[in-house]
Amino acid sequence: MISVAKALQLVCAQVRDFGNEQVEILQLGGRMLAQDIVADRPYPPFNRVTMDGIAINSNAFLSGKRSFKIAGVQAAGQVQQTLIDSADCLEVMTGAMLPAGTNVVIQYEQCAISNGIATVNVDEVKILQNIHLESTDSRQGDILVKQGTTITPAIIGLIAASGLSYVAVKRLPKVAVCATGDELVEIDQQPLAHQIRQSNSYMLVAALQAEGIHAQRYHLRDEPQLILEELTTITNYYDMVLLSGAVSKGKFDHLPAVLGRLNMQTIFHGIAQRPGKPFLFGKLPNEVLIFGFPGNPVSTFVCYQLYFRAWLAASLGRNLTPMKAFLNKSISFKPNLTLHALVTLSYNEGKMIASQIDSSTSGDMVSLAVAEGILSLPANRQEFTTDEAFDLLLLS
Ligand SMILES: Nc1nc2c(c(=O)[nH]1)N[C@H]1C(S)=C(S)[C@@H](COP(=O)(O)OP(=O)(O)OC[C@H]3O[C@@H](n4cnc5c(N)ncnc54)[C@H](O)[C@@H]3O)O[C@H]1N2
Ligand code: MOO
Repeated sequence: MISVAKALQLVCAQVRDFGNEQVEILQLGGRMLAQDIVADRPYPPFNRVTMDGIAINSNAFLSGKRSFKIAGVQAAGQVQQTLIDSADCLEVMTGAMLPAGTNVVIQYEQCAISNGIATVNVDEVKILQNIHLESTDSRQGDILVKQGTTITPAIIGLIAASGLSYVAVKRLPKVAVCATGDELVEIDQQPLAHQIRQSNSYMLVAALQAEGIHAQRYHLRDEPQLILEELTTITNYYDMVLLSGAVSKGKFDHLPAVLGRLNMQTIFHGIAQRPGKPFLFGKLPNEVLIFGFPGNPVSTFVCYQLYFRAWLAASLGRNLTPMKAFLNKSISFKPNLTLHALVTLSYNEGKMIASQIDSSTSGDMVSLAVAEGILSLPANRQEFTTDEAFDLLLLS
C-alpha cells in the first residue's frame, strides 16, 4: 500500500492533453480557456458618464458661474453631442458619451432645475468628476483574460463584451462510468431482497457533469468474459474509465484480473487510507486511464473527489486552491491510515471549522449526502486536536 501523497503524485503524473475545441458562450462556465481574450476596443470604449445630471465646462464654473441654460440632453446610446457655448450645460445620463466641450458632470441631486436652467448648489467641483475615462480599465489590444484561466460568469461577461460567441477551450476527456456487480439493478426496477439499486454510477456521472464532462454509464455483470468484452469495446472509444466496485479481495472482484488480461499497467492498487483503501489505478497500452474505485459509495465518492479531480486539474493546468480547516472536537484514530473524514463546515471567528459526520461505514450513503467536505487526517498519527489545521477538500 502506498501513501496518499504518493498516490496523488502518481495520479497527477498521468496528465493528458485532449486538445482544444470551440465552445458556444453559454456553455463555457467552468471550462479552461485555451486562447487569450483580447480587447477589441478600449474599456470603457468612450468617456462614460457615471451619474445622471448635467455636464458643464469647468472653466465656466471656475469663473463663478452656477446657473447654466440646458442646451440639450445626451442619452446613453446617442451619438456624442457637443456643448457649443460654455455658459450652457447638457443634461447627461449614466452610460452616455461625455459631450464634447464638457469635462465635469454634476449629479441631479446637486442641481435645481427650473425653466430650462440648472442651478448648481455646490461650491466645488473636480475636473473629470463622475466620468469613467476611456481606456482606464484596459486599452484596445490588451489581454483581458489569459489562456489557462477557468471561465467564470464574470469572464463570460467579458467574452460577450469582446464580441465573441465562441471561444477555444481545453477539450475534456470522454469518460465511461461503469458500475460492477450482480446485486445491482437499474433505478426504475424494484430490487428483490438481495439486490440494491445502482447509485454510484449516477453519483459519478453527476459529479462529472459539474466539471462539464458528459459521461456515459455502463453496468458490468460479475462475469469475467463479459467484463473483458465490454471493457474492450469501451476502452477503444473512451479516454478513461471510472469503475466502481470489484477491486477488493472477494471471489467476484474480477476487475484486477480482467484488466490484467487487457494488459493494463497497474500504477498502484491500494492506498493507506480510509475510506478507499483498495483503489486501483492503471493505464492500458493505448494510454486509456483506469480509475478503479472501491464499490462502497463513500469510498467511490471520496476517491473520485480526491484523485480524479486532482488528475483533471493537473491535466487542464488548473490549480486547486489548497484549503485548511480546524476540527470542532478532537478525534482519535488508531489505524495507520490517512482518515478522510466526511465533515460539515462552519465558521467561528474567521476560522473554518469541520465537524465530522457520525457514520458507521463507507457504505453509508445517507451520511454522505450531508457532507460538505473531506478533512484528511494524516497517517502515522493517532490523535488529532482542535488547535491544528488539516487539509480540506470542498465537495463538488
Ligand atoms: N477481505 C477483504 N475484504 C474487503 C476489503 C479488504 O481489504 N479485504 N476491503 C474492504 C473495503 S475497504 C472496501 S471499500 C470494499 C471495496 O470492495 P469492492 O471495490 O470490491 O466493491 P464491491 O464489493 O463490489 O462493493 C462494495 C459495496 O458497495 C456496493 N456497491 C458497489 N457498486 C455499487 C453501486 N454502483 N451503487 C451502489 N452500491 C454499490 C456493493 O453492493 C457492496 O455493498 O471491500 C471491503 N472488503
Ligand atoms: O475503502 Mo473501504 O472504504 O475503507 O470501506
